[in-house]
Amino acid sequence: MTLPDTAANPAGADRTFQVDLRGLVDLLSHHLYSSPRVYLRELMQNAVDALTARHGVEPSASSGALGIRLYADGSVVRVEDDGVGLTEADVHTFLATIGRSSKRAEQVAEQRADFIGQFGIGLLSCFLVADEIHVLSRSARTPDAPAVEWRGRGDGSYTVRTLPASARPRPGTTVTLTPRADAGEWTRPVQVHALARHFGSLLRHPVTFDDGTGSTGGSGSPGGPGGPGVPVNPEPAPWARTYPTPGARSRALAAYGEEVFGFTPLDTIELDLPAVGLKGIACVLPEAVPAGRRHGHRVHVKGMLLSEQAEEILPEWAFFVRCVVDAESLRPTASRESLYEDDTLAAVRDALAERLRAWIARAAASDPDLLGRFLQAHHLAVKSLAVHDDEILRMLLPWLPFETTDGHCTLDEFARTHRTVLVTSTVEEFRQVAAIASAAGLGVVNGGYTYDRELVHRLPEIRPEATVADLDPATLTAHLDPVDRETELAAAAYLAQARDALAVFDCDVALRTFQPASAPALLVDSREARHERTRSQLAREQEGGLWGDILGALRQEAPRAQLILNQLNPLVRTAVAIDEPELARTSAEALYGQAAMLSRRPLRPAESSLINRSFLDLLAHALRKDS
Ligand SMILES: Nc1ncnc2c1ncn2[C@@H]1O[C@H](COP(=O)(O)OP(=O)(O)OP(=O)(O)O)[C@@H](O)[C@H]1O
Repeated sequence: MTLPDTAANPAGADRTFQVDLRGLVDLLSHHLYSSPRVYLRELMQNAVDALTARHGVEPSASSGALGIRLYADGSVVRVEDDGVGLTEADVHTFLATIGRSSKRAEQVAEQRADFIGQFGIGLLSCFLVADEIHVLSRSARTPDAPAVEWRGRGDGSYTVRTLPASARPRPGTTVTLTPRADAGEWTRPVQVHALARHFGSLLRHPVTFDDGTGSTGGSGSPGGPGGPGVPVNPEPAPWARTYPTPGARSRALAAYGEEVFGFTPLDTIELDLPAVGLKGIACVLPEAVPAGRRHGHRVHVKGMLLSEQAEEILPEWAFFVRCVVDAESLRPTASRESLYEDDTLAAVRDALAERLRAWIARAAASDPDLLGRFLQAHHLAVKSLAVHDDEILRMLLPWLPFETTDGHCTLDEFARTHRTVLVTSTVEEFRQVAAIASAAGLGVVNGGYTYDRELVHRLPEIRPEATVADLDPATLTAHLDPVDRETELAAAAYLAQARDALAVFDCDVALRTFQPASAPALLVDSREARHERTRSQLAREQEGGLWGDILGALRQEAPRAQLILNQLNPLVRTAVAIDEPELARTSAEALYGQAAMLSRRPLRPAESSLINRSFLDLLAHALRKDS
């Protein structure tokens, strides 16, 4: 904006920025605050800060003697405090100057961390619900100063006048708003009462609410810290109360967690971290949450609720808890709904992480029942944590459940019965080999799920006597019993025909004995080997072309699949004795097809048509024989 050159504004003279207050309020309401309801939080926060400042002036005043009184009768909303108050000069300097805050002033530098506010804009949020802010104040710092009245309007204008001391006999400040018609939703008495409880239930000064009807009156004495009205924060925070027994304490904390979050915590962890000035609880979620989903935590600063969705106070891996905390020294951002990423926040995060680790360690060491329930709900979260956190790995790896050839069991149990723990790299490989490997006495863990293979391979770090190896087709085949020489010789012709029939699938054929005898054949194959074969096949098909050259250059020695026929199976014993070449081929194809289907991997088109063809051929053969 350029002002015309006048006598009062000669060309080149310094000018002062003009502020369009309506534009500023619009900016705050749409971009800073989540809802107009925050006006009450800002007023209560100013009252709390004023009480803190008054304690600085009168350290001997007991915090129970000074309080905050809220009043809402449908036509006005009033917030009155017994705080430090303002002189006329303060009003000009702080109330009427946007962006200036008494809480940043030099004289209170050492006290700065005691205040919640610091930006000098919070009061503007009142314009979200009212066109005028009326402040009546009397300073505790300058007791003989008169009372001062300030009226600030949304158009940017304001008036100040002093009033006789009798207009406000005691130090403190009263802010009165006359809500706009469109702001009824946030200023109705029931709503103001609900918001006061929401934001102020953990405040340490007495706060009361009065709706002017007398129905909320009764508990406080007029003129006392509470005044007429109902207490908003009748009791201290649950962790600040005393209980007859430790059991009663933990039940009360769990009940509070349930009331706040709406679920029954699997366990409630008390947080008392004096080094970072934080108290509260962490509620362990009773059910699994998707890995990586972060939950918002409720953060109070000096008792005032600032955020219900703060994510940043805990490290990412701690997504199995939700916390309510009251911190002394965390610094809210201007919107109050998130926290400054500073050293204090980092220290809080570290201290909370340490506390959660200690809880896990205690459960692992001395409460197997709790640990069992925790891992049942959160083993995936813990696995993701253990991958990156050596200490958690050391504490929890032995207790984590895995799918194994002995069923679902902990790695520790499994390693006790299997000195060598074999691990597959895919679920599909595990499905292929589980039954046969277990019958052959091999211990195999399904390493196909996220983190599992990596974690199993780290078992020797904490159980040095255990050996872990990847299970590949060759290892399995080596563990299956060979057949005697005579049987091998008798089956040689059939095996040769079978190899020939299955050469298109790059599949070798072998004869072994293994349990269960009901399984005629086992197809051992790995995904990498299959990809390698597909690449080789494409290279062959594209021979000479650009793609053929590229794929050919990438080609490695393609590992072959292996069809292992089971000599213990009656069907296989009959098949290897077939002397009719066509039927021998068809039976080998059918055995391959059946083993491929049992492996539960997706079939290639050539395999599907092979299964189809071999079935029809066998059917035709059977029918011919019968006719
Ligand atoms: N209830 C009160 N008692 C005494 N002084 C007050 C009161 N409310 C506001 N003030 C004065 O007005 C100033 C501006 O208040 P405002 O709420 O706009 O900002 P702030 O609280 O300083 O910072 P923030 O923007 O972070 O809230 C305060 O710094 C304080 O000096």
